[in-house]
Amino acid sequence: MSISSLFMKGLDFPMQSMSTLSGKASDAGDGEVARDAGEENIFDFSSSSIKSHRFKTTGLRIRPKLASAQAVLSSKLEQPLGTQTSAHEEQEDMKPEYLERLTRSTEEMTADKDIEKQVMADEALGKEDSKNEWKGRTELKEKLKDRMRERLGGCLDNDESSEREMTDSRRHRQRSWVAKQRHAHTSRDGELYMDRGTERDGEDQDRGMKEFVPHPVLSRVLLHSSASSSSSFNNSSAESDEVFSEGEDAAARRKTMSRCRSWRTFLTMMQWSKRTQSPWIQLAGHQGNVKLSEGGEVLKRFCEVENICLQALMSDALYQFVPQYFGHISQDGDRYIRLEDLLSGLKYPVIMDCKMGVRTYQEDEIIKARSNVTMRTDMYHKMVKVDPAAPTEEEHALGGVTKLRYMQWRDDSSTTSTLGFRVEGIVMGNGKVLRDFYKTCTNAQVTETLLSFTKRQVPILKAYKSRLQALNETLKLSAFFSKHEIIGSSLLFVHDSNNKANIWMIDFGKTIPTPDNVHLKHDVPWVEGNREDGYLTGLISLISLLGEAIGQAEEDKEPSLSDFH
Ligand SMILES: O=P(O)(O)O[C@H]1[C@H](O)[C@@H](OP(=O)(O)O)[C@H](OP(=O)(O)O)[C@@H](OP(=O)(O)O)[C@H]1O
Ligand SMILES: Nc1ncnc2c1ncn2[C@@H]1O[C@H](COP(=O)(O)OP(=O)(O)O)[C@@H](O)[C@H]1O
Repeated sequence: MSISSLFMKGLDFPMQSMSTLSGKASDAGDGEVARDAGEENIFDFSSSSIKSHRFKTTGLRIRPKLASAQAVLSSKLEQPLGTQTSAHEEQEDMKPEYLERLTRSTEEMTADKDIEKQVMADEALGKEDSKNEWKGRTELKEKLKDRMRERLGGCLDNDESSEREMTDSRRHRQRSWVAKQRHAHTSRDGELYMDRGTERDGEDQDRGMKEFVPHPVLSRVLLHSSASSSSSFNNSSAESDEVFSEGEDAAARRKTMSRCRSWRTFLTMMQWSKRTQSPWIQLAGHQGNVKLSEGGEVLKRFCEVENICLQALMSDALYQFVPQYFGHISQDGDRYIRLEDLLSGLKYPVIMDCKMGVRTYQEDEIIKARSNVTMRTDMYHKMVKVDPAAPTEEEHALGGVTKLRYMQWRDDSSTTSTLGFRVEGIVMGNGKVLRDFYKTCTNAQVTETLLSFTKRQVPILKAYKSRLQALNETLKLSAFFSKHEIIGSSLLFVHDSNNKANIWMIDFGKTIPTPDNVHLKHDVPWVEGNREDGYLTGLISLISLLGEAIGQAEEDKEPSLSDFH
């Protein structure tokens, strides 16, 4: 699959500069929002944290992300599936076992209470069986909580109060959701609206929200975000500050927020409403492949191969490196894979897509090319645009190249064949899209790209390096990695103006299981037939070049003689 779209979140970008990464460069203006990252290292992607499968201090899932991700997760946990989509959307199966477990968790909580009572009664009678059942359930609950903590990047870590808050909030949300359902109705266009009567149900709770209710998107968001109501306002300031506009005065913000039933509801509403109403442009690649849903999920055009991979990844050691997969959906006659939005909660995100591996085509492509020589004029033109001398005389005469020829040329003329990865595109914090990396071929050029992408911010460079080292460790434990040939997959680097950074594995459309007799090493040269993908080759190169970039950025920071004059 091509790196077709990189879309930005509406909340954080000027509308005109929202863009997708992949495709022709946009005409974004200047005036990039550049901020120096603080020196403190807020990231911890060390292998020890990976081994424990927890990211206690990662800066990755910043708190607004918690609100958003929690709401998304909660809506999966507690709302009947059919209500998560508009009427014309058809919810399809969500096969992974863990998702089923998550949806069961609310019932389990109620059941837990009953068992708890039973245990107490039985204890008096000295019965052991129900004690054991209770213990088993408690362990299961702990496991589920751990999983949620991990998915939320440690946002819940070491925070008993937020755990309690979440449990209380779940109960509250469930009650509140049931109440709201009685009053929600669906309009002809499939949008959910709230009856004014609903407000009477929980007058105090909803008073602050009335002004937002009439908006169709917001009312839908509100319905979802009853999911996130109970937390205390005190915890919120750090988070809220991140989503309000810079110029807005703090007292006014708090006043606005205190009018709301809860800061989290408000936060979610703001994020989702702004994002869902914002346009995003897919510049090239597979047009229409990726889009944002109204609920804040990423919808990617359905691909069976990718769907199977994502399902498998959800129960693999690598799951913490891939977006959460929510199953798939049919919408307006098209099928989409539902994914967590990796940009959610990031402020002025800066994004880089690196396509991994020493080749970007499957071996099948070679076989196809032998039997069916289809000339692609579009690929010929793309080739000529970059290098008019690249096509052979014959190709010039035909005005076309085969897909294999084009893909091989792309791999050989970039760093794919040599370093095992290539930079496909970058979106800077102001929405400016950079895609012209065709001539980025040497180590020095890639290092320079990493430096400008991060604006030479050492903490960000270090966070990226640490995350990749953690990925490297995790790949060794991954059953998925040992059994798959990973072609055309990308690492999505994201950081923002709040010093948050992370890297995710995306795009598994050309990732296929290896035959039983093939055991890939992922770091040896590819020759036709050995199926090697060079994924680790690329990862090691990236780690090493990030190290080089860190060295250079630190050198730049060392005081020179002129600083003392
Ligand atoms: O990136 P540019 O140079 O534009 O070339 C693209 C990428 O190689 C795509 O691979 P990927 O998806 O791995 O990025 C490939 O898609 P597929 O190989 O997935 O089909 C496209 O083939 P076509 O979709 O046939 O045009 C090809 O045009
Ligand atoms: N879960 C996600 N969250 C945020 N952005 C995403 C997500 N998945 C994909 N994207 C964006 O969409 C672009 C294309 O995604 P990808 O999966 O590579 O699609 P394709 O198969 O069309 O190349 C990526 O470069 C990335 O910017």
